[in-house]
Amino acid sequence: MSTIAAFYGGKSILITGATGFLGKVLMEKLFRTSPDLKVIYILVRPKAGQTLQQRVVQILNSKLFEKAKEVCPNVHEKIRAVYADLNQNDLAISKGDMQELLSCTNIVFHCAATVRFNDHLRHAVQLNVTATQKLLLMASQMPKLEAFIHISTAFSNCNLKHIDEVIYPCPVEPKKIIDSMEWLDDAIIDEITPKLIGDQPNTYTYTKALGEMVVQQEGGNLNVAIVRPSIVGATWQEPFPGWVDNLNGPSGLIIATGKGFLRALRATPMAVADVIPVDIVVNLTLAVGWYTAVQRPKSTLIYHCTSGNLNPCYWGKMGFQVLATFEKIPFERAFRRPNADLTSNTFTTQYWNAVSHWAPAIIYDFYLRLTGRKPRMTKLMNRLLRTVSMLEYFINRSWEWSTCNTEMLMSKLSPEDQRVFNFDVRQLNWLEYIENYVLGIKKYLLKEDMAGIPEAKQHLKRLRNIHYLFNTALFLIAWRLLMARSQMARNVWFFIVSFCYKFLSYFRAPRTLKI
Ligand SMILES: CCCCCCCCCCCCCCCCCCCCCCCCCC(=O)SCCNC(=O)CCNC(=O)[C@H](O)C(C)(C)COP(=O)(O)OP(=O)(O)OC[C@H]1O[C@@H](n2cnc3c(N)ncnc32)[C@H](O)[C@@H]1OP(=O)(O)O
Ligand SMILES: NC(=O)C1=CN([C@@H]2O[C@H](COP(=O)(O)OP(=O)(O)OC[C@H]3O[C@@H](n4cnc5c(N)ncnc54)[C@H](OP(=O)(O)O)[C@@H]3O)[C@@H](O)[C@H]2O)C=CC1
Repeated sequence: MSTIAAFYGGKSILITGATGFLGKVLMEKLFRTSPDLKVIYILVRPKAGQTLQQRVVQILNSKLFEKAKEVCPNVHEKIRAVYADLNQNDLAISKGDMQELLSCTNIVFHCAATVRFNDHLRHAVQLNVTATQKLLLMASQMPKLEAFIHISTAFSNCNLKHIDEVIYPCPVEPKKIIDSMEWLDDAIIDEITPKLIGDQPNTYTYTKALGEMVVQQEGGNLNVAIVRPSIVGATWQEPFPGWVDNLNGPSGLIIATGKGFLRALRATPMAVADVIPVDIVVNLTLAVGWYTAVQRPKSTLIYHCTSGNLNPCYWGKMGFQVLATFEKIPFERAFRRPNADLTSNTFTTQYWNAVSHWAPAIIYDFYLRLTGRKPRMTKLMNRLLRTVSMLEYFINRSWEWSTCNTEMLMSKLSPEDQRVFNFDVRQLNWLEYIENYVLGIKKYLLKEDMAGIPEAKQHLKRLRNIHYLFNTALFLIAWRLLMARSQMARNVWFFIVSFCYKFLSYFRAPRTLKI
């Protein structure tokens, strides 16, 4: 029997961000490995016209939870959705709910965050810093609390090249930032944002760093630990390979490439692609929860959940494998054949943007106009290239994360726990993982049927023929125009023709002779 699984039995667990990518996989694993847990409280807000209950039902009815429901058929009874909005100062939790949470919770997993790189600083501070502070305050009033696990990001200090498992101080105290967000107006915040974030690339990484400082400063008397995952990708093994449900990290760009919209990327092929499967993150997080509660380390331990130092993959290799997978498993109704160039040169990127992105988009929109339809490709391309520019920072650099605490924790696990809560990234086979990732995107994100693969392959063949035809026509038109306007081009043309003629006559002569 797994010690960690047994530890969560009978426990009341509070999860924030349970409706997010990581939160769902965390809940699923808890139900599957500790079906005798008491209850999972999840802080949820209504969204997209759905009530809390509807959101929970939708999550539990998804394919992700099929295995968990076999092991724990009464999952519906074990989940308690609590209305909350972490954007509100009091988190908008009712008094009754608050009482129950405070008196019953044993473990807190704080996953909720805004992960948008370009969020307004006020909003990012509210969610990633102030809400963390409020939750720590709540946690300090929980008599039965055994551990508080905060999910941060390995990129919270991405202004450094080598990152240790420590909290690095931010130049301005989080409390000052929180206070100033309350009275500064949006225009002033916009103006001071670049100065505040300094050498951090965006408001997300900056506020995640502030959030860690808050944990250090205000979680002093609690049993706290921080998990820092790098770029979280689809599941590796559990509950099944390739599960993913949002566009974050590489997923969106893999779709854009597979659909033939994205054909070039400013990326450094030899930079480390520090992707980490979400099930590895979840396994480590649960192991950290157990260790923190049972061992009660004297200081706040930070755990890096990264792949680069133990089993590195590189963007070039990843891109190559993604493209190879599209040969076998193409996406349906592609705009162009998937083929992408990784280049680290800005000039080449601009050239490819003009030729491979803007020109086809403009031509296609022209065709849509001609056929009486609404043009949309240039707008889509605009949004895509904006997104790419936001991600470029992360695909042109490499970082080194030390993983001493994570390795120490692995050594403390029994062989059974190492199997059930496996976070040993050295066992991951990248080629297999990437193939399953692409397949997972096709099935779970794009909801495409596998039976459509032969038709998708036919479509790609048609696109290839159109591509060759188009290029040949373009070449002939350009050549014809050049011939009409330039004596030099005509001379070159006649030289080539006469050279070919002589070359052919040379071969014809011996044959004539033989006869
Ligand atoms: C040698 C041979 C080679 C061969 C070569 C072949 C190569 C080819 C193969 C290529 C594949 C392999 C390479 C992969 C590289 C991956 C890099 C990943 C780096 C990630 C680093 C993460 C590090 C930090 C980790 C963390 O710790 S945090 C977790 C990560 N956090 C995020 O990933 C949030 C991103 N997102 C946003 O930050 C916002 O989304 C925002 C984008 C600002 C827009 O923001 P905005 O303009 O305001 O507008 P939206 O409404 O949001 O979006 C507007 C529209 O763009 C859509 N869209 C949102 N997102 C994405 C997304 N990703 N990708 C695509 N589309 C997206 C959205 O659906 C909407 O489309 P629509 O619905 O309108 O049609
Ligand atoms: N994905 C990644 O690549 C990485 C993620 N991380 C960290 O992992 C954690 C989880 O990320 P991930 O699951 O990918 O992110 P998602 O965007 O998928 O999920 C975010 C979660 O936070 C919730 N949330 C956001 N705003 C509020 C609010 N105002 N009130 C209540 N809940 C709110 C969302 O709820 P709702 O469904 O209502 O929007 C959702 O459940 C984050 O802390 C992130 O920083 C770290 C490294 C990489």
